[in-house]
Amino acid sequence: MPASRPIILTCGEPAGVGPELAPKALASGVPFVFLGDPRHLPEGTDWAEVQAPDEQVAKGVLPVLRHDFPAAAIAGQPDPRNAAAVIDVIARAVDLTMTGKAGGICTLPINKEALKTGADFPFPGHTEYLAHLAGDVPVVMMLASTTVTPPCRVVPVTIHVAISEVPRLLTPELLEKAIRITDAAMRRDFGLAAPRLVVAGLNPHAGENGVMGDEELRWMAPLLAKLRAEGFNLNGPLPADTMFHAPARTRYDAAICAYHDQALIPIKTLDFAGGVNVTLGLPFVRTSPDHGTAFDIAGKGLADPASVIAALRMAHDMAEKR
Ligand SMILES: NC(=O)C1=CN([C@@H]2O[C@H](COP(=O)(O)OP(=O)(O)OC[C@H]3O[C@@H](n4cnc5c(N)ncnc54)[C@H](O)[C@@H]3O)[C@@H](O)[C@H]2O)C=CC1
Ligand SMILES: NCC(=O)COP(=O)(O)O
Repeated sequence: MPASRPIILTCGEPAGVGPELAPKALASGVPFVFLGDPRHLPEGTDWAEVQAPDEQVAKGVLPVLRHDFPAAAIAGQPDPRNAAAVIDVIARAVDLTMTGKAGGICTLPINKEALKTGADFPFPGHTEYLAHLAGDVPVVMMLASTTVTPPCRVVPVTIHVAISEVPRLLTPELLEKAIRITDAAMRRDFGLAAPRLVVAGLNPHAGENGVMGDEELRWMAPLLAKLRAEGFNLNGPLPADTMFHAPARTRYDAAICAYHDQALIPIKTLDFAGGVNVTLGLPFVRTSPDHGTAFDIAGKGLADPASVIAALRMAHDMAEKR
């Protein structure tokens, strides 16, 4: 592994599985530093405080950039007093990265409800908050497999919104933005010279020529035709139920989907352990494991570190490419 600027691993929700995954993530071989409160690490963790991300510690020891929280953590029970500090840690990681002191950010999971309740967090998740911190830049969320062939990479155009809101929020402008950002990121961060994208329809059977909904005929197909004429390698709108099996995945590099579950069910079914969430469009690298805070198993030593390890490796590779 070449020497490079370390990745900042943000602590996320201290009552979730994040902090117990941090020491296990040393197995990634990626240089990283944990940003959080060392009191939240599992008892017996071999850690050392550092003053800057690139300060060296002994092999096998977790480097910790200290960020003191108001309260200790009880597994599975988020403390509202800690909510603001969870948010501050993300902002501090962005600052360290944007000022060149770190190579990128890998975020351990936050609990959206805990941040809303404890600190009135006005964003649905990291993705939107990071876009805001970067200067309100347009971004999209991608989830990418790392252990299945052909790979499964998905982008939900609408993200954390009620399903009843999807038809209203899924607009030609939003879909076009997602296509442009994904195409650019596939070239820049995934090394694909000519990315092949597919777009899922909104309705069953992609509307079946208008008999099951007309979004596909009315505006999706014309938008894709316009973008194809510009040179995008685009197929769709496709019926979502038949575009994720292995032979179908050989025909594209990333799938743009209408809504959260249309995109995330296939990737989490195919590669829950190796799935990585990556924000495309930011001026810095950000990845995350695909899973959440897993309160049901937090503190029990059961959490699988595979997704965090994959996320750190992807952040490292992306940072090297930039
Ligand atoms: N990037 C982020 O910050 C993310 C945050 N979340 C948040 O996490 C919270 C809980 O979300 P859920 O939908 O319950 O999903 P979850 O991923 O936390 O848990 C779903 C199931 O997967 C299991 N699981 C999760 N991670 C695991 C691991 N590393 N090893 C073994 N088993 C694991 C859990 O035990 C649970 O049974 C919510 O507040 C959600 O918004 C969810 C996804 C990503
Ligand atoms: N379901 C994916 C998820 O919740 C990740 O959101 P984010 O915190 O990375 O924006």
